[in-house]
Amino acid sequence: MIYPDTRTPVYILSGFLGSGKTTLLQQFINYWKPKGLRPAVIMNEVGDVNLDGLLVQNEIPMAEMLSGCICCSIKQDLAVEMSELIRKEKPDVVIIEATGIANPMEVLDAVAEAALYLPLRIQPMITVVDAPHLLELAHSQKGKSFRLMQDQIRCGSTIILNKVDRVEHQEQQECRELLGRWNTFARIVPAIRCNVDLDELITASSQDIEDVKLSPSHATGLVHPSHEHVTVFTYYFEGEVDSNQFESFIKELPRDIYRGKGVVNFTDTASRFLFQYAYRELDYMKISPDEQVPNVAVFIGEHFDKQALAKQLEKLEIKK
Ligand SMILES: Nc1nc2c(ncn2[C@@H]2O[C@H](COP(=O)(O)OP(=O)(O)OP(=O)(O)O)[C@@H](O)[C@H]2O)c(=O)[nH]1
Repeated sequence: MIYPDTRTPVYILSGFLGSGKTTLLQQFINYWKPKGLRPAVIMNEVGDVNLDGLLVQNEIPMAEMLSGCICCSIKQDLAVEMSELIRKEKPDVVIIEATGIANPMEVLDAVAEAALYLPLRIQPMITVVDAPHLLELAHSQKGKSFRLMQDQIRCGSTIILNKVDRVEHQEQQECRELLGRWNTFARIVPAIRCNVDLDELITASSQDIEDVKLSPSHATGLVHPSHEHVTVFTYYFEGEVDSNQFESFIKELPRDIYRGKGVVNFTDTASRFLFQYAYRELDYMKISPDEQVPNVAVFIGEHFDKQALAKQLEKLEIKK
């Protein structure tokens, strides 16, 4: 007799800072909801505010794991968060958005540990890659970010080569070759805004993680993560900011700041905006959050000067 599989499927979204994980998460939610399925989200952020959560519909149950990375400092908390979420919300599917600096094997390890106590069906990992950023890191071939991105790529069973709108056709080919070299088993799906065929993606990744073939490079030498090279800086605005000055400030951010996001009030408009800065591209979105959200900016990068940044941000503010 075959018993129905009642375990809750768990999807892990991996990928470097700003690659498009939240964008993919939104696609998943929009895919499952009309099918009558109830997804729940575990959102992990290294900073102490969950700005990505603002992009997810309010009715989606969400556990926030802030101020640390589930691959190391708050790894132990994952099982507790997951069990709470499953007990309270009884979701049909759980989706975990790891931080952009997470070592994917350690995240997998944390989920596998949770699966010892909870009926979970761990789905093969999906890695989102920012095409232009991949090219830049691959050309420089150095730094911990390069190695981390490589590890994230090696662990993906499906790799979404995202932001192909920002590379030439020839460069997209170069990206595919690189990905194919670093991970010989993964399916590579090029995308703009993670707009992929989710039916196909889910079917292709419906085997259990036990069946997943990992790239040979995978079995060797993935060292325990250290995030010492990563700098996270959070700044709370007290006043409004001039939008032109803000844009100039963003344009001149040092290259070792990979990611910025936050909520700002501009002097020249009544609305509040969520800004997103990822690999030198700035996006804004009008927001009107239901809950209290401070005006705040979070920057993530490698060894940048927090004090210098704080001074610049202070100068931008027009205090009453
Ligand atoms: N040009 C372009 N921008 C994109 C694409 N996909 C996502 N973005 C933008 O890239 C930025 C980062 O996207 P997110 O989905 O928040 O990335 P993330 O991986 O969740 O970021 P972190 O969680 O902070 O690591 C946002 O401003 C997105 O709108 C794409 O295909 N092309």
